[in-house]
Amino acid sequence: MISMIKSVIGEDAKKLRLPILLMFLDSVGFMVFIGVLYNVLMDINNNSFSMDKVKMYTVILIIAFVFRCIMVSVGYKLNHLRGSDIIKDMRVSLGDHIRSLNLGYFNKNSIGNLMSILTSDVTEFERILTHSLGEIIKAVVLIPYITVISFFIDTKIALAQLITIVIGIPILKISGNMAQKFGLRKRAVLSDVISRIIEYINGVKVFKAHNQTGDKFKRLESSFKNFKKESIMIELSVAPFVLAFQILSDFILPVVLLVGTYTLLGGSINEKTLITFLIISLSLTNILKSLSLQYPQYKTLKLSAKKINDAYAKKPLQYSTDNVNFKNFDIEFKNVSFAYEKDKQILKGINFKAKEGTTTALVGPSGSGKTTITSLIARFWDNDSGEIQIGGNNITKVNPDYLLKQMSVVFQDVYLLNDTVLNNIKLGKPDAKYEEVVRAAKLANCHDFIEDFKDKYDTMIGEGGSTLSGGEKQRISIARAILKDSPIILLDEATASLDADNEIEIQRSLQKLTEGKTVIVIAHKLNTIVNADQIIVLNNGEIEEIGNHEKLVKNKKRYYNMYKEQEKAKGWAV
Ligand SMILES: Nc1ncnc2c1ncn2[C@@H]1O[C@H](COP(=O)(O)OP(=O)(O)OP(=O)(O)O)[C@@H](O)[C@H]1O
Repeated sequence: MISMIKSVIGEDAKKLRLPILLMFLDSVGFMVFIGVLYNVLMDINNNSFSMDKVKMYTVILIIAFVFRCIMVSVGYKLNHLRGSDIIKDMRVSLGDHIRSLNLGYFNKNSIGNLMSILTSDVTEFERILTHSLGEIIKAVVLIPYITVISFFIDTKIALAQLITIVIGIPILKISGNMAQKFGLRKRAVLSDVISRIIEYINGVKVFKAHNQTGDKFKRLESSFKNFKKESIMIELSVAPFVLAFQILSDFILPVVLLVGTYTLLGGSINEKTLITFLIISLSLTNILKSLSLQYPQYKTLKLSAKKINDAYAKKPLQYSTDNVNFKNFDIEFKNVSFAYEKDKQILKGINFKAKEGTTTALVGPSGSGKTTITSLIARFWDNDSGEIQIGGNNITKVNPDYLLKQMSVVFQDVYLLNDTVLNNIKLGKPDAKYEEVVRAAKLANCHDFIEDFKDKYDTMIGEGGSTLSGGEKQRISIARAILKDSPIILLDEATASLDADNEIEIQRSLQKLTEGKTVIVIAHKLNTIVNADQIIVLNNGEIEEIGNHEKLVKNKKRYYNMYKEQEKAKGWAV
């Protein structure tokens, strides 16, 4: 158990040494009680129980009592404090570790699974560390001790006692196996419940629009029902074995009484020894009963430990040097290929160079790989072959934090935090002064609408930006990027769902953002990129055409056709 705890919390396990030692010493104090009791009975038996001995035992018992009080209160308090501290650090380090993984990990693990690791599994661990550890240590120390003492007093009765315990071991093991088996199922269902809740909350607008709140709620409800079923199943499957073990533990006393009486009648022990055994049996029964409750929990802890360890085992983004300063911000793709999943190639041998300070537009049909190209530049994913360079440096060799500092990513789906407007913009530069934020907001054309809010820059934005319009959210995210002022801008142009006024405002904001920067823009409306220095036409993960607007129009291939279609749709002539 200690090695399992160590495998999860590592060096922090050392912090538990002192509380474990104190709890062990408390068990020693408990043994003193039994020892004194035994001696008193022996003295009575030998007619040597004198007033002096009463005094001596009383002093020993008082000392043992005070000692135990100190050990228990300090040990349990330290165990709670240090356990909670370790778990707090573990939550932070696990969160940091997960943050440092590439997006492939998130692709393979549902949000529900990640949430259940960070909440339920870690909490399970916390509960064992802060509540059960002491009980388990007591059982592990006291059961062998009491058994050995029993053998010293009388072999026959001790053997009867031991046999009863040994019969219980398989029952205890089954309770642990059941807890593990159904615990696994319950965890899978819990991940599903969390996923469904997130899906329902995030999608409630869409479900309402399609009149599916009822149907979708049924899906959520059915996962709640499953969870309830699994929770009952785990109780029903574990509880009978725990109960059986507890009943068997209660049998120790009658067994000892029976064997003890026969032994007494045989004359090999006296009444006092029998009474001593009865007291020992009562203590043993209590310890075994407590163990029967802790053991299944310990077994389910193993599942939590495995999930936490699996998450830790995933390697964070690798890099080889912290000493890189990009000399320029040219972005170059050299024969880059990439697949999200094996055997489904998404990018195939991509070659292009985006010179510093220029704008490169990515166009092409849906699914052609435009977003994937920008994701590879930000190392949200790593390319499988070829090389992506910035300023002549392979980006996989560069510290990902440094890399991300050099770029602002403006997505179509803007996510705003449930925080003030000010703090949402400051996300681009956490130490920015108020004036800098206002300046960025003015450049992004959002100052005016922010000033119209009751609390201006201190206005709280609902989670995900739910209290703002699509255009307002876009402009706040552009203000963020302007404030960050990074030399590279990765832009997923989000003009599709905006009205004409908003679109003009956003185009103006984007112009301010992109001036003088190396820009990679995913363009949906071709009239916005006619002035781009370079346009890359992608199809099915390959570059089909590359050049500026005039060149591609002259080519009369895919770009020309796309452009003509879009112009026709607007009623303009090429
Ligand atoms: N996380 C992912 N896991 C697996 N496949 C993915 C993932 N993201 C994208 N894909 C697949 O990769 C291909 C390219 O997707 P990508 O988003 O790069 O296309 P796109 O050109 O940006 O499309 P759109 O214009 O519709 O946004 C698609 O077939 C898509 O289904």
